[in-house]
Amino acid sequence: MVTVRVPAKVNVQLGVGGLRADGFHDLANVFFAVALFDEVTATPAEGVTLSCEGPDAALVPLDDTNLAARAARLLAAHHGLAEPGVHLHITKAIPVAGGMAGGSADGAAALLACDALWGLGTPLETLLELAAELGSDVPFALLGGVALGRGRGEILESLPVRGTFHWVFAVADGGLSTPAVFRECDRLRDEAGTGFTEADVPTPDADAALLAALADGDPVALAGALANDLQAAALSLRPSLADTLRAGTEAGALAALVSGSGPTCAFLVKDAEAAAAVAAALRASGACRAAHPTYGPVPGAAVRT
Ligand SMILES: C[C@](O)(CO)[C@H](O)COP(=O)(O)OP(=O)(O)OC[C@H]1O[C@@H](n2ccc(N)nc2=O)[C@H](O)[C@@H]1O
Ligand SMILES: Nc1ncnc2c1ncn2[C@@H]1O[C@H](COP(=O)(O)OP(=O)(O)OP(=O)(O)O)[C@@H](O)[C@H]1O
Repeated sequence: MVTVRVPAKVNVQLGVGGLRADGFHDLANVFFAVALFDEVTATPAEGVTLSCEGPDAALVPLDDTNLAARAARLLAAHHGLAEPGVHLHITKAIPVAGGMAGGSADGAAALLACDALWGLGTPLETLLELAAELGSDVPFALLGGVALGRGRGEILESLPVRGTFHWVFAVADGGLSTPAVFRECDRLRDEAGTGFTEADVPTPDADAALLAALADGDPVALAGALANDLQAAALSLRPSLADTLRAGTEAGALAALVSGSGPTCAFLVKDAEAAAAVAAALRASGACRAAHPTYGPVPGAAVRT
């Protein structure tokens, strides 16, 4: 039996370029791994089977579309294993369809767990390539820490970061579909007359002030540099998120932004005490389903010993 623990992410910068011919967008995507973890436990079995526990378990598909099952089959195929055998049990704490890469995390965790269970010893470089086949957010879940993702987010470069930053995540009722949020971003840009294809939208770049704030461990500077080009689209599809963002700011957060494609909202705070206070205020406001104080960066997917 092998258990892998894997973190959620927030995007501290999500610069979105134009729509590419392949349906993806070029990104300047600064991923930041936070201490909100799923666990994937792999045990020997016949075929690939799944189970899931946690508050959102009913929302997780237990068929071949699950990213953990897809990861197991992809790894097996890569090694020419004709009949992969594994049961994957997911202990889910990352919100489902919440913009925190929960499914991607499980895909990354399953790659590592199956690799260990089957004794394959696949090099990290190969696991990262397989992860990119599963989805744009999956490679980062293997890496963790803070990293700049280029291309569709899969070409990663780890970034220097000092110390620990404190966060609160406000979980919404109901998820948002990532492709729908990207489509809404394109629609809003088109409506604004700025265009939305690669020909119209410049390729985004990482913000120097943001990178410096991370390297300096300066939460106030990071608060001033947080940016998410998908936020307007998430708010357009879910206008009530404006109330959630406001509730956290009024409670004393340094900054508020939508996490990735949403609808989870992320609040950067100055320390652990502020995180507890902002989380309590968010719960009391009724502007979210749950509020989790946490911190980061934390390492990527790893086998629990
Ligand atoms: C919003 C983010 O979470 C930020 O980290 C990611 O960009 C989304 O990554 P993901 O969920 O792993 O997405 P994928 O499974 O690779 O792609 C799902 C869909 O999202 C859209 N998509 C995704 C990534 C990207 N760079 N451009 C896109 O337009 C596409 O419609 C794609 O078909
Ligand atoms: N292991 C999994 N856990 C959760 N959802 C999964 C999983 N595998 C597949 N899915 C499907 O993927 C959809 C998106 O779920 P996920 O939790 O990954 O969204 P997300 O966190 O918004 O993604 P991202 O931040 O990477 O865009 C779910 O609605 C579900 O149908």
